[in-house]
Amino acid sequence: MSIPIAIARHQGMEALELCAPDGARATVLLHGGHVLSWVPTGADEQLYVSPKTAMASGQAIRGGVPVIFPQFAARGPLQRHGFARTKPWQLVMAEQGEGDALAVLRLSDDAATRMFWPHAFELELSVRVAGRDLEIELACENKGEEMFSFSAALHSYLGLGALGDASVQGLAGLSYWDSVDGVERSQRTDLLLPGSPGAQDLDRIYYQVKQDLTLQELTAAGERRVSIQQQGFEDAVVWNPGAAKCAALADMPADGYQHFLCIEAAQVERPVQLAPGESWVGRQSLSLA
Ligand SMILES: O=P(O)(O)OC[C@H]1O[C@@H](O)[C@H](O)[C@@H](O)[C@@H]1O
Repeated sequence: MSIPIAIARHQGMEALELCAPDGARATVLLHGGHVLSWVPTGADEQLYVSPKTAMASGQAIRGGVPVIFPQFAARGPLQRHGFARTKPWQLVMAEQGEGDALAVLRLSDDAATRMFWPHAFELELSVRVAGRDLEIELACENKGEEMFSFSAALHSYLGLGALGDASVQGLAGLSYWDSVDGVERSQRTDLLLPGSPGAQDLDRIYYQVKQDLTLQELTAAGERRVSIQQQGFEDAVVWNPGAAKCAALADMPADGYQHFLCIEAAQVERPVQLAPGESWVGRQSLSLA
């Protein structure tokens, strides 16, 4: 039997507090279709949210999982990372099932989106939490009469005790665009150490990511491993602003960069082309070992 979940309030915003029967929890805001919190069964919070983030309509939230659509970063004429993360989404359904909790949200074009991006679209975001897993799925349908293309990402901010204790596994052999110095490179080592001594900001778009990635962190309690799988999305973005760029972010404390690494499922290098009536689906699945 499933139990409906009603819209609640979280830090003044409309939110869905998903809670699976096994205790796994996630908070999803209608603002931006934004996953703000993920607490697996028997574990602590896994996502970072900046204590200085804006929490207001029309503004981007620094942390959690922003939905990036239809433009990635400044790669186009729209506002950075597109408009989906700052729009109010509609609730389609939310319920606690027998073994999970699920929410489905929708965002469609309106007069404001058509002013900047003249296309009829429907986005659907599904967030499912159960046990040690969080699955986020983004679907886009072309509801208009002309072809359009878009980029998208699930911009997950994975929380960390200290950046220097973290590493990412699974990137060996991949080509990437280094957005810091604007060069294409290839990853030789399997282990990426984002906080190694002397490390600056890290901002990379890895292409054609088919393998699973693992975020590993050495903690006082031992080792934490979060596996990151993606489907539909071809690229993965790894981002940390480092000390200098973090200091320039008004919505982050000076040491904020120490406490997260973004590992984003993304479609950047080859934007999705959708003919009228066609759909695309991308998914990021996070699993705490
Ligand atoms: O500050 P924003 O718009 O949320 O973007 C944060 C970062 O998002 C990442 O996805 C980009 O690769 C970075 O270049 C960018 O700085």
